[in-house]
Amino acid sequence: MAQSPFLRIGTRGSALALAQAHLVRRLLARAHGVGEDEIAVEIIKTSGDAILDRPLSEAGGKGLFTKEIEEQLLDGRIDLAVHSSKDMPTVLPDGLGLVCFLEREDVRDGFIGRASPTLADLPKGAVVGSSSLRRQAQIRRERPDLDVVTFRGNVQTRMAKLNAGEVAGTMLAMAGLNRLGISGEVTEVIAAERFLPAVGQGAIGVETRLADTRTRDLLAPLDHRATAIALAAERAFLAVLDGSCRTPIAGLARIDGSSIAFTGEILRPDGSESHVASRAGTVADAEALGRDAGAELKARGGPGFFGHA
Ligand SMILES: NCc1[nH]cc(CCC(=O)O)c1CC(=O)O
Repeated sequence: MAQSPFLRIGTRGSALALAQAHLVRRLLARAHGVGEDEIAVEIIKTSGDAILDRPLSEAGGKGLFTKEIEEQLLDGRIDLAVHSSKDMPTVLPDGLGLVCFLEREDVRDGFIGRASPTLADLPKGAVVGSSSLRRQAQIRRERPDLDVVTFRGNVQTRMAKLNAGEVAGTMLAMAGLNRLGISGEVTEVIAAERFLPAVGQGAIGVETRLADTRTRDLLAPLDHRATAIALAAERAFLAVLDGSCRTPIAGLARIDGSSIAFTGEILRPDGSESHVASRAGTVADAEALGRDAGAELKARGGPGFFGHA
């Protein structure tokens, strides 16, 4: 490595985070004709990585995976941070922003079943592990008889628990499994209409200092417009519903040329009740569509739904 690298990327240290950071490094090196060894990848341990024994919603929420990385961005130790957009809070520290989204991977969830290949065919009362409140609620909606348990840890840890027989099945994002080269483990790909994905699922987002025009310009060739527009709608939706991180929330925008179709959903954690709002329009209205759908669901769910009552 040259004494002063061309760019410094910050990332968490999980296999998935590293795969994502290495992808961004490869694309940047190719776009700018520099060697990959001129782009440093710094692994940064976050508080979220240390909490493995309880749901993150209890430990303080999404910001736990970004705090230490953002501190390094703000004081200039790194130039950019590579994230799963799904894990990003809607409000970022002053001076930082998600300025680039890579073309989205598969947005769907995949079921990995041991007791049966499909969720519908699991034996009554089978134990299913999931880390996400959204998936837990969506699983319970379809199969209220199952024993859905909270399943923390990174993708590898969860696969190990599955292989050890702790659970009969689990649900993971196809995007992450694809990036890790292990989507062959999936026994059922779940349509996005059946399990509406998390906001941002499948999209890698790059965060920088907003004033750092050099890094922003270097990232520009990597930015995928349709993904960025979809994320603007989805994150605007989430922002309206935020402050309620214990509520299962799903949202997905699809772009087709200059058209956008957004669907958002809120669920009760036990899956007994859910509300869906959809909006369609043109890409110029992406954020407004997301906000509008969020406002509708906020009104329909009422305070009881969001755990503030
Ligand atoms: N919260 C963990 C997380 N963050 C992003 C992904 C997968 C990749 C993606 O959705 O972009 C995962 C694992 C999972 O949900 O299976």
